[in-house]
Amino acid sequence: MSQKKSMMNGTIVRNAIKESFLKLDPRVMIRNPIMFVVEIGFIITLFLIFVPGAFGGEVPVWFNVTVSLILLLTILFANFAEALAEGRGKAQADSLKKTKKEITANKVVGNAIKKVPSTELRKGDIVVVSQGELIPSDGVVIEGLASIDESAITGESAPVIKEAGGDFSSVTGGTRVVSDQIKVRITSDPGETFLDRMISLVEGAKRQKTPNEIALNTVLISLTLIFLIVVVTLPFFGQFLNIKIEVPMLIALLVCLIPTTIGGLLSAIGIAGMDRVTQFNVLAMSGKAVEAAGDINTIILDKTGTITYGNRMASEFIAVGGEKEAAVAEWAAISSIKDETPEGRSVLELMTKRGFSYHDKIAEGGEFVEFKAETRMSGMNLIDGRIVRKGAVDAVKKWVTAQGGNIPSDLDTKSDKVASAGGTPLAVAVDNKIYGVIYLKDTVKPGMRERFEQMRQMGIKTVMCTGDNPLTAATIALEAGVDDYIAESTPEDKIAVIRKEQAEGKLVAMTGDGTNDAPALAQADVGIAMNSGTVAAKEAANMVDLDSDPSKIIEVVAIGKQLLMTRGALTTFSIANDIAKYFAIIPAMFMIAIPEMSVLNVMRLGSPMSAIISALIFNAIIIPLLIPLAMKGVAYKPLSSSKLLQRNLFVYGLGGVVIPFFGIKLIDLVIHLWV
Ligand SMILES: Nc1ncnc2c1ncn2[C@@H]1O[C@H](COP(=O)(O)OP(=O)(O)OP(=O)(O)O)[C@@H](O)[C@H]1O
Ligand SMILES: [K+]
Ligand SMILES: [Mg+2]
Repeated sequence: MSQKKSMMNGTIVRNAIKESFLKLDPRVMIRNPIMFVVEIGFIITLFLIFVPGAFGGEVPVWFNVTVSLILLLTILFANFAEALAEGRGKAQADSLKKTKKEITANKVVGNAIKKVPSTELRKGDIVVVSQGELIPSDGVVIEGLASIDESAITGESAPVIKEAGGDFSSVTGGTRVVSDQIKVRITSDPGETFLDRMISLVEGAKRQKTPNEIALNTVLISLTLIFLIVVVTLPFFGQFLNIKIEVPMLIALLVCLIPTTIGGLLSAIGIAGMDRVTQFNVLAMSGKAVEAAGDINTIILDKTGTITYGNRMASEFIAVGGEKEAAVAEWAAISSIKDETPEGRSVLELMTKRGFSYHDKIAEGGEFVEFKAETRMSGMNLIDGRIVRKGAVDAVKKWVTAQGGNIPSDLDTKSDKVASAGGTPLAVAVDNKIYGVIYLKDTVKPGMRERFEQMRQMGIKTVMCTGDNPLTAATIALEAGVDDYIAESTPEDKIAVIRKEQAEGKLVAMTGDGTNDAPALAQADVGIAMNSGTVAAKEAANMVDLDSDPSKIIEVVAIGKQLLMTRGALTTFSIANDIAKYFAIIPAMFMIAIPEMSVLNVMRLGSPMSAIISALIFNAIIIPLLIPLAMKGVAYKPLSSSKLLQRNLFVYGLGGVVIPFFGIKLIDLVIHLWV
């Protein structure tokens, strides 16, 4: 998105400060029960400032003033963390809303074109968009080809080509046609467009707590309840021992013991995690999808366009069975006359480049048979009855054999040679005769091997699923370094692989862009559709990559893992903090009544009052100190989940025990000058 850089500017901070006070409203606070308990503590100490003897206590007024102020700050800090995390999304939503102004659309009504506001467009309407105009709503190109500036949505200024048919036909409302003219069939009703969904997503309007977050919250609330019961029963034990325990002391103890650090940062961690994905130009439809990405065991990738560049270009015509190269070129071209796929167009280009041609009357009136992943062939049914096909070698072989044809003896050696080089061989046939092979060249993207190595270190298995033949698949799989591959796979095979992994209790991620990927994208736990892809793919997936870079799935998994790790690390830290606070507060509370208890004052804190105030101050300021970590996420290394867990438990657990001892001691040294 275009606002990447200015995300932490003054406006966001100022708004967050304002929001921190607005969120003090108890009706808002109650959604975060831990901080709500702190708020009640604040209200009680505030009341005690004015009615000091209310509970029969003898605490000096300044102590009540100090405690209530620190409690207020504790709540404000937690609110600030959440507001800050929300702020980035809101700023982004505001700038997206500017993109979403009303556009005048050229709607096709019968034979005429009528100007209507974009808000009146419904699913199924047809509009014409010309050079310089904005596309009024989401849709599919049904006629023509245009280059489109999608920077309003993707922040990427290089225009992309959209054209009728195939996997690059979907257009997004709010983007601009920079050249040519297209006819578009609208696919969204008002309020349900991609831009609408994007705005409500970044605004957090649809943000729901994820199952993980709910589970953690339940644990934290239970802990809070337990501490509440302990603290409430303390005065009775006190009475028994003839010790009077003051109410503000109990409140201070309670607030220190309940997990306020994680309670204050939990929602910020979740929002910031989703935000990191968004900053990365990936739209996650839910926080759950981002978390699931962090737990992924298996990633299914397709070969063409994900692992390889995917601009498979015809680079050679290879004759078989004693045929001429010219004949291969001619029939290959005839089968491709109406084939709008990049492969099909490249066949015609190669034919021209090589100086071959075909009889232009031959295809007249013929019926085009488009490429399908199921048949793995495309071609023409000529008016004279001849049937021309090109396609995957095994598919064409089967087709020819079924008609009683013979397979030329040199077909396999020649097509295997192409496949062993990582290329895709397409056989060309007319009726029961195979003429030769088209060599489609493709290249593995640089750096894939390192990425897959990282995945392996994270304990993630990578499986390449391709419609291509086993030999090409094996060559590319070896070159790219994936763990496993499945060749000649149909869309059903992809779903079957996903289901099989899921049945073993694994979480599966996959990327895809075609309509034939849609069912598998829906079946996967994390499905990332390419923004360049079809509407069906985008609707089935739970994430959309605006940059249409399928290999980004690797970073999305890393961000998901980082989110889970950050939450775990800060929870560990928060709970480990309690130990130091026990040592600070418990002796202090009893020392007031029984001076002999001072042997328990291992931290040698100045006075009982300064001990309690120091612990409370530490408890409050640790929240803003950890905001940067909550927002940025803990440092991330590609390790397996269990190794990471061990490492984090050690670092944040030990840190959580040790740091507050120093922190509280330091604060006490300073404030003991007054207290
Ligand atoms: N336009 C086309 N006409 C005829 N055959 C094609 C065409 N495009 C691809 N094929 C053949 O069909 C096979 C399957 O294509 P498909 O697009 O399903 O898979 P793929 O692109 O090879 O693999 P991936 O799943 O990695 O994208 C290809 O390997 C190729 O042999
Ligand atoms: K606490
Ligand atoms: Mg493909």
